[in-house]
Amino acid sequence: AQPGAPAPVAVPMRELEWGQINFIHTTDTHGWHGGHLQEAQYSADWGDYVSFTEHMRKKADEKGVDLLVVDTGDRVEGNGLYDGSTPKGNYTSSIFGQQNIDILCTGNHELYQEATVDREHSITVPHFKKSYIASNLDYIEPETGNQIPQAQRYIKFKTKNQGYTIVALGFIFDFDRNANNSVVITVEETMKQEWFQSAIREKPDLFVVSGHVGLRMKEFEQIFRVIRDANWYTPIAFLGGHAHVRDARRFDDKAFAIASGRYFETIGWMSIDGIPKKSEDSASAKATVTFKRRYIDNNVLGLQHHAGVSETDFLTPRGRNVSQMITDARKALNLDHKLGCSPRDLWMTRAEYPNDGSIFSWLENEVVPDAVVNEERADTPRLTILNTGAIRFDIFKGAFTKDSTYLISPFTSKFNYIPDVPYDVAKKVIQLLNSGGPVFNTELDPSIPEQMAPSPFLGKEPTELAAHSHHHPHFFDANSAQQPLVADDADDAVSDDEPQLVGGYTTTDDLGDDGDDAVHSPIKFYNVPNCIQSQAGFPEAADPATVDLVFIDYVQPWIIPALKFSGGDYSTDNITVYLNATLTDVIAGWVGTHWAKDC
Ligand SMILES: O=c1ccn([C@@H]2O[C@H](COP(=O)(O)O)[C@@H](O)[C@H]2O)c(=O)[nH]1
Repeated sequence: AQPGAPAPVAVPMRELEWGQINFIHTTDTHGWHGGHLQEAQYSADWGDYVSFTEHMRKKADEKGVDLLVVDTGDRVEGNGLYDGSTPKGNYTSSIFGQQNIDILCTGNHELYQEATVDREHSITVPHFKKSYIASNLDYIEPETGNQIPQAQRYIKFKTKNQGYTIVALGFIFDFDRNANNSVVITVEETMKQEWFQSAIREKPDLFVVSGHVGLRMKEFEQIFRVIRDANWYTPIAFLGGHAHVRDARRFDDKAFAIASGRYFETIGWMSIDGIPKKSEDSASAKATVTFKRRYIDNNVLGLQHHAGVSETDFLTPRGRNVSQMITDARKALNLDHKLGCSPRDLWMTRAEYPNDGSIFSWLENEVVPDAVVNEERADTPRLTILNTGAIRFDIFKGAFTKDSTYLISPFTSKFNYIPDVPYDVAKKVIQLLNSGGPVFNTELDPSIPEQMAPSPFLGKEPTELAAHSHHHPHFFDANSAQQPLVADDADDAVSDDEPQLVGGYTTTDDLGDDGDDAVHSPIKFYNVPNCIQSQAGFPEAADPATVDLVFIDYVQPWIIPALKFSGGDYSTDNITVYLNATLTDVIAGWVGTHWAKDC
């Protein structure tokens, strides 16, 4: 753990169940490789994780079983350790690269920016030459314009201790907001390609499908069906991500999937037993394959427990060195530099919106009206729209640091506007963006972040939008199967004869409700809309005739169609820059001016 991180407390634990092939899985770490410095339960850093996997590999060798370490993408964007450097990722690439990873693939956040795609291609892919898989992702070489696979399409290997043959694939969901130097081939198209058809006929003992794909998204279902059609009895292990949830899905009795949360809060564990060897067993149809899973809270106490080593033996030289690399990077980036002190906790989904405790109410009422201002248009009434997905994390009462600004909102989007829009037209845009109602009232899959926001155009999509209908502002689902961990509420106390529980993930998945390693008390969650809107500079006497319609540029694809629906005929020619600052800059500036410096 990093210096200053709070010490975890011992909680009731569920053990890991080992099988013949075991997986340790991370996903959607979003640069949190230094761990959570304000949450004890997630305070282990990437160095601790390196130590942990070294112990676990040794344990696997002692047991004569196999262990594979997997990462399924979105390693970038969302933490000062990644976003605070120039270029972004200057430190995290080498920190991440210290882990010995057997299988890894790309997430959508590795693809939003050209520079990120380039760095992935020139640093991470060659570093993990044997284990990086890009089944449906190409790279456009800047020098030649040639379209080449971002990495190998699949790998085939034998496991170290038992010699099982594995064919592993690495997908990204059908993402289409990727930078121009990358090409995402849809999963459906990919599966028609010759190499894929050969790969699924390799007759391995186990298929491993890694993917930056939510377990309930269509892509894993498609892949499962095609592999299963060609291999009736071969076990298939899916390791997914993207949805930021702990989840396990059963496809059939020989095919299971695990997703391991977000932000390096969770280390996923999946084990498979009863895998028949093709070379030895012709009756594989009869084999009973069992899958187990566990969601490990990422703190040193829990990792020591599962590794079965004492506190003094836990840190390996390599792990200790990685923790030091992180400490040095955090120092060089000045991430602990305090900008101000938050007077209270501000929650994304733990508080109702609108409400005093909601980060969105704070932005809407305090930050945006004050800080998203074009000085030349300051006297013109304005409506400013933000997607709630632009906010990534809560703010805790106390020190708000340089690091916090990136945890809250790391993106490079700036603010655009359309001047002098009739108020009667402009005011309807937010209603349209939020008109879908609760996610469960839609036909969209609630586990897909891009689809969590129901279409604002419900059933009446303009044709140009229909093709991009999953590009809606991020919507956080309050009824999600599992919930981010935060400190326990006083009124959650359990009876005297039961151990005191800490508030946190209480996951229910296809295997039941016993997946979390730490037994937690549950936490309540609330829905938030797709977008929020701030009003500023309005006259007191009456509504203005026209307003500036300001919006964060990430939501631009929906603005013109929404205006059309509202009776305004605009095109992208009417859009210009309003403020050349990111939301990160805006929040940092506001905090520096408005919050006390001592806490
Ligand atoms: O520039 C950006 C990029 C993304 N977002 C929001 O993030 C989600 C996707 O993040 P995941 O971690 O992959 O879920 C996207 O739906 C947007 O809500 C953004 O606001 N700006």
